[in-house]
Amino acid sequence: MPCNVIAIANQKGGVGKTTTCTNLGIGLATEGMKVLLVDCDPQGSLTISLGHSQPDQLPVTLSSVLGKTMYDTELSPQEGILHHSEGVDLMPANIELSGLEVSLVNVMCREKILKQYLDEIKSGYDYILLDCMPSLGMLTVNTLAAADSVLIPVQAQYLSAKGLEQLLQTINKVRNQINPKLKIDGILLTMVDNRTNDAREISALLRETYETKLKVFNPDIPHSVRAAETASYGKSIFAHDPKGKVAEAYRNLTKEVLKLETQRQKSKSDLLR
Ligand SMILES: Nc1ncnc2c1ncn2[C@@H]1O[C@H](COP(=O)(O)OP(=O)(O)OP(=O)(O)O)[C@@H](O)[C@H]1O
Ligand SMILES: [Mg+2]
Repeated sequence: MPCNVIAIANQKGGVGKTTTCTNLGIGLATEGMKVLLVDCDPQGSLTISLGHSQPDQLPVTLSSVLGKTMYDTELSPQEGILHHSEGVDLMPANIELSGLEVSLVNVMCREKILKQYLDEIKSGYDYILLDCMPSLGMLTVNTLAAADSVLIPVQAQYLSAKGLEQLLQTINKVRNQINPKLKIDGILLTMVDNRTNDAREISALLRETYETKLKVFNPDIPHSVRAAETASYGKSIFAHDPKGKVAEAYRNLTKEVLKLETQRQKSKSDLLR
């Protein structure tokens, strides 16, 4: 199977990107996939939520390997990659990544530095998930340029729809100018509190609005304090609350994502027939 690179993106903050990256990544690893999670956010939330509470003290992070890629310095393939006990690899990040984003501005092929780096290491993986930062700046453009597809977590709120339009426009621009094969896997509604009428209405409305043009994953990810706790334990929801509804939802999302790949392989082989 070729490596699938999925960017988990939404420029709106706090919508569940990092939580989805952790749990989908560990879900895929549990299904036997070789998975690398890449922290593409200078906040280092993914790094912290996988148990490295002080990312600033890590000797090698995404900014160091991208820096080497930018200046054509020799890089050993596994440099800086950490391993998590639940079966995924992690390329960590810390605040130094924001300095690197600034220096990207003056570099040739600045939108493709992350892609160049991933091309060096992707043969060892079935899935690489990119945890994006909440902005549409140069680092996020790099993730979209490097990705095969984008998965968009959206918190079920009235205000979400407008930001989503902006993100879709950016994806289109990247498609037209840098990465014509970039696909959208779909929208994932997160933190849905089905106990309130409001949330149920909003989630139905978002589904109606977007289902005509995009896949909206089924089921939604429910709201649960157990999910919010996982980051501070450095574990996935499968380890923290395996029987809960959020674990169940992320298990289903994992199956949906695996199904997407099977469908793509099938339509490719149908085309070749
Ligand atoms: N299903 C859920 N139920 C309750 N809380 C959740 C759920 N998913 C995530 N959270 C919490 O919501 C907050 C935001 O989630 P997360 O960090 O995954 O979002 P993000 O989009 O990565 O944020 P940022 O834009 O800052 O990177 C976190 O405190 C997280 O623990
Ligand atoms: Mg995050």
